[in-house]
Amino acid sequence: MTAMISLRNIWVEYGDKIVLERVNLDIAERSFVSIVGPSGAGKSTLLRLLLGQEAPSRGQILLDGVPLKPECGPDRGVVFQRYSVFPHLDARHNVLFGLECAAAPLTGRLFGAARRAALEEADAMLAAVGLGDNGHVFPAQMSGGMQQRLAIAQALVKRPRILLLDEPFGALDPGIRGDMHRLITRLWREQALTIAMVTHDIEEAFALATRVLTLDKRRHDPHAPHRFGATAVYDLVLDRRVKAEIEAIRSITIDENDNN
Ligand SMILES: Nc1ncnc2c1ncn2[C@@H]1O[C@H](COP(=O)(O)OP(=O)(O)OP(=O)(O)O)[C@@H](O)[C@H]1O
Repeated sequence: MTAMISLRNIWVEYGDKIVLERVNLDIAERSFVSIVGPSGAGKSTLLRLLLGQEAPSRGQILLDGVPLKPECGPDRGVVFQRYSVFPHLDARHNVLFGLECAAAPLTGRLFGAARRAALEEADAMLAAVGLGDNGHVFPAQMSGGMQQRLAIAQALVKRPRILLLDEPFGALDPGIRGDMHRLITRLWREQALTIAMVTHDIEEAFALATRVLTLDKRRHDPHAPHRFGATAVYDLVLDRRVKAEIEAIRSITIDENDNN
């Protein structure tokens, strides 16, 4: 496997509190990695490292073999569980804003033909996430699922190679989650994305990903819980055969439950 992203002996410490220790990880291009683990294990911290929002205390992160810049570049997009979109902008201008900031970082505005081209791109992105008819709708007038579609459009319009998802579907109803799973799977394939997604939903982690990574502490000191950090304790690659086996076990379990 040629790694797109490599984490080499990553540590994250805040004062004497160790959050992550000895994290070594290679992530292949176009993979879909789910990150699971107990609350406080450092899952969001790991995403912030990949985003460039935070630097490790020790170790090195490489992107295409080159040290990752300590800032969020256009090659990385992110979607959080909530509050990713701007409430004072309609859907179209929420998506346009990302393009304007990338093209005109000082003014945040595009004019003339450049603005018209950016609006066309924004409309195409809204259509791709199923919000083609909602360009003039404001976030407050949208359901949770629609807001997350908008957040995804906002992240993807800048054509990132890497999409980071921090519990993106955690606040949604189960039915809408299913729709969002289909959407993100389609966009991952169509746009050749590499995705890292934090989730608390194990079923979601296995259903969507090509690899499931579990972060947890290997060592515990009950008298000083901050003394040891979490690391990747399980790392399961889900090829087609493993996915088929999981699906077979799930269908047996569902049948058994139906018969009881
Ligand atoms: N700036 C900071 N200063 C001190 N501690 C921090 C800081 N940021 C995060 N932490 C701590 O790092 C640990 C990991 O936090 P993180 O949010 O990454 O965990 P998580 O696995 O995503 O948790 P959850 O599943 O509850 O969202 C927590 O104990 C948190 O309090």
